[in-house]
Amino acid sequence: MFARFNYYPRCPRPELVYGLKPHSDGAAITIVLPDKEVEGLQFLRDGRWVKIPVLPHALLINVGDQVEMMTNGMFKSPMHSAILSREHDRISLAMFCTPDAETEIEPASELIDESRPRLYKKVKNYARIYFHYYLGEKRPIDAVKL
Ligand SMILES: O=C(O)CCC(=O)C(=O)O
Ligand SMILES: [Fe+2]
Repeated sequence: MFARFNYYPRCPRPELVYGLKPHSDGAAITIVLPDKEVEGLQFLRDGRWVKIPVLPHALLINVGDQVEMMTNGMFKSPMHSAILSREHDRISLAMFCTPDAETEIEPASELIDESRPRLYKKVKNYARIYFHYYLGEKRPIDAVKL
């Protein structure tokens, strides 16, 4: 597991820039402690951004790319982003739970059959693949699709 504090300074023109660009997490599971006062995290659902309301001290558990791969797409790793506030700084803590880099991950065989063919390759060290694609247009998880 590794943890990251995200600090988003207030911004006079928040409509022009993301705090954190749209992405899905590369981890298996992410545990997020969002800011207890300032809204900013949003998830893409059916093509629309849905804001996560402030809920002080609540932890948000997010499915990451590696769980999407291991469940053969049964659990989806959702796209999300953080927007900035005009008035307030914002802070969040994200804890990324990730298999060891040497561990091979692949869809569970029980979740593959004729009606649900295997969707992902077997990979090791997905973090390396993830950061290779992170700044580009292509979603990292698309690079490991069959
Ligand atoms: O700032 C947030 O609430 C979310 C942060 C996040 O998505 C991330 O660190 O991957
Ligand atoms: Fe994230």
